[in-house]
Parts: sequence; C-alpha cells; structure tokens
Amino acid sequence: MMKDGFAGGHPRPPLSTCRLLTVHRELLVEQVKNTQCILDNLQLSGFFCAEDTEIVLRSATKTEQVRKILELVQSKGEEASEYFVYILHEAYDAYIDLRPWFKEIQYEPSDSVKEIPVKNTDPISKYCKKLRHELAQDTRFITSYAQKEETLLEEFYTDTLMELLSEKNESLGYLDSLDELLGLQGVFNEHAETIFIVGDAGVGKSILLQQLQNMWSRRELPSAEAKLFFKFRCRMFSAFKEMYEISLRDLLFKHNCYPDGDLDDEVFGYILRHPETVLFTFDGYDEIHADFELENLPEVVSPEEKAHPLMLLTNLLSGKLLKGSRKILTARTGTELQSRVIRKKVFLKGFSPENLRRYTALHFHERDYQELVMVQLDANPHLCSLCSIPLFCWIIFKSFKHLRSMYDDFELPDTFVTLTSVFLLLCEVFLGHCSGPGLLKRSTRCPADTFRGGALTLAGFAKLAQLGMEKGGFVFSQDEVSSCGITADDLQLGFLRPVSHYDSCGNPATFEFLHITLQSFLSAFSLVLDESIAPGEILKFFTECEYQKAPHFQLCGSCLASSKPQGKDPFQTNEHLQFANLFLCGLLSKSNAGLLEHLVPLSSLKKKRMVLKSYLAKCVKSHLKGLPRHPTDTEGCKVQVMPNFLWMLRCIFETRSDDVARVTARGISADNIKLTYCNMSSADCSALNFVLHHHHKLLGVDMDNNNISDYGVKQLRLSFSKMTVVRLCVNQITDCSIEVLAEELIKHKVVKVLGLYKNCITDVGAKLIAQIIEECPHLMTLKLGCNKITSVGGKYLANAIKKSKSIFDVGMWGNTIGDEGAGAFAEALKNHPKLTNLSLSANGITSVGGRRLAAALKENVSLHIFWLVQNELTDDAATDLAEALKINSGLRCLWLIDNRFTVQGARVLAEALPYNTSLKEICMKGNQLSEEEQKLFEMETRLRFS
Ligand SMILES: Nc1ncnc2c1ncn2[C@@H]1O[C@H](COP(=O)(O)OP(=O)(O)OP(=O)(O)O)[C@@H](O)[C@H]1O
Repeated sequence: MMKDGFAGGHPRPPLSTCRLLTVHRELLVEQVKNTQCILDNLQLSGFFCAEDTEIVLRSATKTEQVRKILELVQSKGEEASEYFVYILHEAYDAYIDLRPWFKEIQYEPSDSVKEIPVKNTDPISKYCKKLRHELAQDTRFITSYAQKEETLLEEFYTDTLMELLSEKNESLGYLDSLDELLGLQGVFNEHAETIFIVGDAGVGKSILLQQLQNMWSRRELPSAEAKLFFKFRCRMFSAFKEMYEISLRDLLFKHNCYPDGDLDDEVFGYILRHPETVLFTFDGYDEIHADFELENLPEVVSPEEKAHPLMLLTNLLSGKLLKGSRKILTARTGTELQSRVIRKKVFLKGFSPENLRRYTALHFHERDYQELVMVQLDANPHLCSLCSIPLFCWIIFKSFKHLRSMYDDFELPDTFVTLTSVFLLLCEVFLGHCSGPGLLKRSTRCPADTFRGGALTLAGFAKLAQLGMEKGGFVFSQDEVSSCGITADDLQLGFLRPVSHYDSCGNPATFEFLHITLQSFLSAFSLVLDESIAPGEILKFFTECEYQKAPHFQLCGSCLASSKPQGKDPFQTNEHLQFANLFLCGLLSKSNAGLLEHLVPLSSLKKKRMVLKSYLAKCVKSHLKGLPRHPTDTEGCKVQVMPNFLWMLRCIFETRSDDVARVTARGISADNIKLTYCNMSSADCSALNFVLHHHHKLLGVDMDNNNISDYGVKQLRLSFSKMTVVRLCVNQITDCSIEVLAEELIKHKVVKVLGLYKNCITDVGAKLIAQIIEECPHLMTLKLGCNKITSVGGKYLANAIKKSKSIFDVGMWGNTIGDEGAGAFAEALKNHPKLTNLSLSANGITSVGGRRLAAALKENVSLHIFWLVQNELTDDAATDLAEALKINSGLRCLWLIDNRFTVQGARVLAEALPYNTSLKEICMKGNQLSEEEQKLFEMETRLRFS
C-alpha cells in the first residue's frame, strides 16, 4: 500500500500498485539495473511462466527488459504488480538505488504480499551481504586494555568535535553528526575524491572510522552513499617487501573480503563499472614506513596491472585508479597530503564538554558514582583537558574504576596530573592484574608495591617497546615477544593486543601495543630502568628527531604529501618519538622520584635527570633565540613561535622543573608571542601557564586558531595578570571563559587587546565584556565578530564603549545586534574621543538603524573606518548618510558592500561627496545596481577622490 501524500490539504486516496508503476515508470526504468533477480522471483512464485521470461530476455538492453517486465506485471494485475515492487524492496542491495524512492512513496508491503518469499539472486548483493556481515563482526567491540573486558562500540561510542577546514586550514564550522561526513558540506575541491581526517594521537580517528563502518554494516549510512565498503589500515601497505606486487583485485578480495562461489569476476567487473558505489577507509596514513624509495617504482593506473601495494594506495587516493570511488583517509595532525587530492578536510578535536559529560555517563551507570566523577572533573579543568582526548579519558576512567573497586578512598588524579602520571596509573592497573583479582578491598593503596612486584614484567614490556622504537616497528612477532621474557600470562595483562587482520589462518601471530603512545611510554621507561644505558644515551630520541628524516615524509615526498623541509630541530618530527621524550621528562621528574626509586638506584635517576634538564634548557634557549622577530608600531616586538615550541612546553611541564621553566620564561624576550595555528589544546594551556608563571614582564599572547576551549582558559587564569594582548579567536570559547577573563582582566587592568572573534559568546558574555571595557583603562582593540551577540548584548557593549576613553578598534562582524543594537552604537559614536575603526557588518541592520548611525556621524570626528557590509540598508538610509557625509570630517573609508541600495541611493551619496573633504573610499559593490550603474558610480567616486 502506498501513501501518496496530500493534495490541497486533503488526503488523496492510495494509488493502486498498477497505477503507481505507470506514474513512476521512467524512474524505475532508469534505476533498476538487475533484471535477473526479478525474473527469478517472478518465475519462482508463479507470476511468470518460462515464456514470459523468454519474452523479456529477448530485449537487448536492460532498460528495454525493465519496460517489458513492467508491461507484463501490469497486464497480470494488481497482485503481480504488488509482488514486483515487493521484490525491489526485499532484495535490498540489488536495488539499493531505489531506497530514496521507497521512502518518498512511504512504502509498506501488504500482509498478503509479505507471505510470498523473495530470494536475492543478485551476485553483488550476496557480496554486499558478506561485506556487511564481516564489518559488523569486526567493528562490534572497542578493543579495550584487558582482552576479557571487551567493550561494545555501541555502548561507548560518543561523538567528538569534527571541524571542517578549508584548503588553507581555516575553520569552516563543525559537522553535526557523522552521517554528514560524506555529504557536500565543507567540500573545497569537488574533483578530488579523498576525505582527509586529521587529529592528534588518541583523539578517536580509528574509532570514528569504526563507527562509520559499523553504521554501514547496519545500513545506517545513507544507502546511496556506498554499496561496497572496504576498510584498510595504511600500515599494511608498507608491510610488504619492495618487490612484492599485487593487483587491485587481490587487494580487495584477498586482503579484505573474498566473494563466495565463482563470483569474483562478476563482482570485480561491477566494481570497475560502478566505482562510485565503492567507499574505502584507510586508517593511519602517518603509520606508513617504507624502507625504499617509491620514486623507483612504476606508476600504476590500470586495474588489471600488478604493482606494489603502496602504489595501489597512492593511485587510489589520487583517483588515478578506480576513479570515482570515495576514500576516507585518516592521519595524525601535521601529516601532509597534497591538497589536489583532498576533497574536504576534517579536524578531529576530541570531546567537547557536552560530549565528555555523555561519555562519563556511559562509563559510570550508578548515579552517585557518576556525580562523584563529574564533581571531581568540574573542580579540575586540567584533568578535563586531558579527558577531552578520548584515549586519555578512557585510561583515566578505566583506571579510576579499577582502583576504586579495590580502594574505597581512591580519587581521580589531582590538579597536578601529567600525562606521565596517567600512564603510570594505567601500568599500575595492568601490573595489579599480576597479583590476581583480590576478593577483598584493600585498605591502603601502595603503587610502589605494585610496581616492585611487577618490575620484571614491566622491564620485559619496556624492552620490547624499546626494540620497536629502534627498528621503527609497531608490530611484534611471537619470537620477539618471547625474547623479551614476556610470558603467555603477561600477554593477558593488557599491554599488548593481538593484531588480527590479514592473517589467513585466523591466528593472532603478531602483537602490537594497546596504543602507540603506550609503546612510547614504555620505551621511555626502558631508558630510565635500564642501568646499562648511560645518562647521555637517554637523549637518543631527542637526537634521533634531530637527524632522522621521517619515513612517511620520504614516502609522501614522492607521492602525495607536499614535501616538507627537514629541520634539525629535535622537536620537529615523529610524534611517537616526541611522546617518548615527553614521558622521559615525566618519569625523571622529581614528583615521580618517590615511585621510581623503588625500581632504579637513586644515583642513576639523579644523573639522568641532570642530563635531561641541562639538555632541555640548552634546547629551549637556542630555539627562542633563533625565532624571527617583527617590530610593530602598536604592540612592540612580536615573535611567532613554531608549532614544535609546544612540544618543548609539554616536556617542560612534565619535568615540573622550575629551573627549566625559568630559563624558558627568560628566553621569551619579545613583547608579544604568537602561538597561532599551533594546534594548541586546552591541556597545553597548563604547560604555557607553568612557564609564564616565571615570566615577570608584561606580555602579549596571541593564541588565535587553536583548540583551547573553556578548559584551557581556566588553566591560563593566573597568566592573565600579565597579558597585555589576549587573543583567543576561533577557540570554541563560551561565556564560562568570559567569566574568568572578566574577573582576571578587571583585577589586573593591563589588557590592551582582546580578541575573541569566532567563538560561542552570547549576550551573557557580552555583558561581562562590557564590564571589561569599562574597567580596563588601556583596552584599545576588541574583536567580537562571529559570536552569538544580539541586540541585548549589543547595547551593553555600546554603552560601555561610549564611556571608554581608550578603545579605538571594535569588530562586531557577524553578530545579530539589529537596529536596536545599531541605535546603541549610534549613541556611542556621538562625540566619541577615540573610536577610529568600527565594523557592524552582517548584523541585520536595516535603514532604521542606518539612519540613527548616520545621524550620529554628524556628531563624530574620531571614526576613520566604518564597515556596514552585508546589512539590509536601503535607499531610505541614503539621504541621511549623504547628509552626514556633508558634515562629517573624520571618516576616510565607508563600506556599504552587499546592502540593498539602488542607483537612486548611490546617486544621492555620490552627490554628497563634493562636500566632504576627508573621505578617501566609499564602496557599494553587491548592491542593487546594474553593472553599468556600478561602474558609473565607481568612476564618479574615483574622480572625486583623485
Ligand atoms: N568517539 C569515541 N567514543 C568513545 N571512545 C573513544 C572515541 N574515540 C576514541 N575513543 C577511545 O580512545 C581510544 C583511542 O582512539 P583511537 O584509536 O581511535 O585514536 P586515534 O586518533 O586513531 O589515535 P592514533 O592516531 O594514535 O592512532 C579508543 O580505543 C577508545 O577507547
């Protein structure tokens, strides 16, 4: 039965199926590709005889055959027609293109037709079914740290922040949900086919793909998006020898999913004919390591040709092979890929506060428990920052749950938690498994005992991790595992997990660490534990970063990645080494000495700590000295730090060494530091705060375009006392942050520049900002564009600006202050002593507000630049503006672009220009002027200004 909507408000009677087939005939002829399955079923159920089938098959083309089938079923009556539609509905994958049609007609099969069976005889459907089945199996669980405690993906998956980036890495907003990933939003190169997802370690790239695969396997991805889905891990592509070659068919079938029966030719043929129905996911592009130069390998484009798997991968990504298929590629932040192959770019930023709350609720079902965790999180923004990275959050929650189950008084880590302490907690939990689960709760927790008891086991894993770091490998054979003294029982602890893919026998023959950051942590542990390693040698990863060329850059240099100059800065390359360095700093910090002393002689610890500290101090000094400085007119000397400065800060924070922090603070000799586009996360703010604590002069800090969020602002609280420039544009900041800023900035009154463009500030925040304006006598620049400020907030701000004697530059682009807000700004403009630059663009201002602003201009001489772009001003405001121009003697630039002026308004304005002596530019593009009229206006004004 089909519902066919409403006509003129009255429900139409349902269409008969025969009639429906006539109405939608052309769509069906176009979309039904497989006739065999229909014929098989019609004949099996007795609606068609052999002769009918023969008649249909006599038609040469598929479309002709469909026409014939339609003719025949309609001639056989309603029941046959109904069954025909039912076949299309039930043989799901064979007619997947028709899903939107079924939705449109709100199809519901009748009870009688449901009794007639349908068999899907389409080979592609069978293969789809197998793929769906395998993906469903593969993606059910999130591999957790103890193999027996596997966790269901659907019970724990929580959305993370997915920011769309432009080609130039500018923010294009956020995706609302995962099923929008494949849509058009954020596409900047429609000819490219690869969606590139980047994010830091543990931010959830693999889990995001897993969720997508799982959704597809459950048919929850919009069906038209992908009929066939192949998932790969990039690491696999470089696991083969240089001379190894395979064909695309082998890659898909042997290394992914083999079609049952003798269907491989048919399925492969279908893939080649319909590449647009295929979706690939490739996880971890940064994990590709090739020991050979790909430049020497021939390029491959033919699907039949054999080539090295890496060549297949790069050709697939660039669209040279299987053109039209869609690809999703993930990589760590900083991995470069040529923009010509990127269709759109998504930057994963981890859990938002809301996501974190949801994830907490999924972990802790008991209400009391949940509240306890929430309270502890709320009290500790640094912990929240760490928890915004899902991997770290998972470790913290799992450890907390485990330790809480053993010791009633165990609490979440305190304010001084570092990443090293989080990983130590994880090790404590793993090693705790050595002694077996205790039935009774113990009274006091003693990590030292646990570590001492598990010292041998820990040393074994640390040795294995180190082995991997040295050979640049992340997968270990059983022999390698055994050679480090790791026993079968140790394997149950959770440090390692079996690598299950592409092992034809199904046996886990190889292993990898639970996460690569754990491998980094353990290899750092090995540097500390192993007494045969001399103090000087502990710096090997720092120095390795200094000289080693990152293998994936080598690979990519010849293929898809844009070539990146290889610097000699030890903080520049290879994140797993950077993490090892960071953990080394943490393990050798004084705060962990109490624990480490139980495992390593004190003298050895001290020597290693000394070496590390002096190396860090030297490094940071030379880094800061070498940075380019730019003198500015208004803000003194500016210096842009490099993204690797962040790794230094992180290392210094882990050491908790005031000495090194002091050296760093002293090295920042500029008046302003720029940390823009550094991928600075909220957790990094603790590190910055730690260093700035030792900086005694005033300092401007530009942190625009990072991932700081409210957690980060809270951690910077103490540093705001010395910040003259506070730039936090594009950082997901809400009113909570403004509360902190208002408190601190008003207390210290040193701020000159406040940049908060493109955040999530509402009128509540605007009210607090108004207080900052009123109370901070040096505030000159205020950038508040693209927030959520309405007329209410606009009025607070305007009133405060009116009173300010220092403010000269205000940006409000892209809020919604409307005419009421414009009126308040008009009041502020009257006789303002200082305000020279004002943008009220894109604020929904009509001529009502325009007239009030025009009137105010008659009483203003300070304003030089006035932007009213993208508003709704009409000719009604033109006369007032013209009058104002005749009187005003301050304005130099007036932008009225993208409003609703016509040629009349333009003429009125042009006629006023001879009376004005100060104006140098008036721009009216994008109004309702014809091309001719626009040219004329420009000519007239140019003449006037020349
Ligand atoms: N969206 C999520 N919901 C719930 N848990 C998540 C989510 N994302 C990640 N996790 C947790 O974090 C762990 C690490 O995530 P994942 O392996 O996806 O990170 P990644 O970004 O691929 O890291 P890397 O670049 O180091 O490979 C997962 O095993 C899981 O426990």
